[in-house]
Amino acid sequence: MQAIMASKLRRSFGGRDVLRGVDLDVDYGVIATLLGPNGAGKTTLIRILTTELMPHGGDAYVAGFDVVRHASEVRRRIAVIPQDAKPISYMTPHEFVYSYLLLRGLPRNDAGKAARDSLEELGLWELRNTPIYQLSGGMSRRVLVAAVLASSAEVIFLDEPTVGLDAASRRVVWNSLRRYSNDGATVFLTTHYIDEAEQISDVVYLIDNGLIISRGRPRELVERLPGKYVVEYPVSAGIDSCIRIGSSCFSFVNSLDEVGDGAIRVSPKSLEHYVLVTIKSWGEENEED
Ligand SMILES: Nc1ncnc2c1ncn2[C@@H]1O[C@H](COP(=O)(O)OP(=O)(O)OP(=O)(O)O)[C@@H](O)[C@H]1O
Repeated sequence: MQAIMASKLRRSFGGRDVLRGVDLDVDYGVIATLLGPNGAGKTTLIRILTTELMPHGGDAYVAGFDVVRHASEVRRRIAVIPQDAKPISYMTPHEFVYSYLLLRGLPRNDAGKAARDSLEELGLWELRNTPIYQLSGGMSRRVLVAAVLASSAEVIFLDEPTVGLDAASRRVVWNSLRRYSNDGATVFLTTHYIDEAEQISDVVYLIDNGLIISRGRPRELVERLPGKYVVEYPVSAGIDSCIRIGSSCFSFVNSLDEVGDGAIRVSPKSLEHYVLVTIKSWGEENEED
């Protein structure tokens, strides 16, 4: 049995197709990342898989249960951090995590121990009795992660869990997610940080315009690019300057440092290059958003 399975999943809003037949199969014990440009359908897919939104077609199973016909069975087995979620600000981290676990049905003793372990793991134990409104944005985001990781849910969904976190905090969260998946659970997350996806994912799903367009281990995806290296040309001026990767022209090269007179920079291929080549519109404004 797989942790997440979707077949030909469809959803539209106001007659516009947002998910156009998504196929997905995610194993247990992995960190799976959904990458895609703004408006690609990531949040819509997560909302369907977490039983918050009805699909208009296709099937989806989470932890072996149909998200439509057996939604309450699914809910018992998952934990979710929705996009833009915030913990309740007048609570303390300990109150928030502990009460979240009680509401999930854990006995008091188990909830107390799990809350403590998770707050310690996320580096929040010292701050456990500080009201959340006194914490920084990054700290309160970590409180949410502590809550879902304390849940022992079979599958956890995190919609952009590391937004606004500094580099050290991101690593704390990555380590915790890795520990959680090593224990056999599945972590399914979205992120706009391609370096994050490359570093922590066992498997990456690329979604564009409502369809999964590729899937694989980050290294496997990168290996699909022709050649071994990406050559980056430093350009001195001109808003129209760009580098070519395959047949695509990327103007972000303007932000590169000069390497030197006539010098070129040669770097190993990265997931970012793969994504840029595969999704040509990545980084452009999405008018419909
Ligand atoms: N409730 C809604 N009503 C109408 N349109 C919606 C609704 N929810 C999402 N959409 C539209 O569906 C498309 C996909 O949105 P979604 O939030 O799933 O994208 P996303 O990939 O998560 O984007 P982002 O990276 O910006 O978070 C967008 O064009 C959005 O405007």
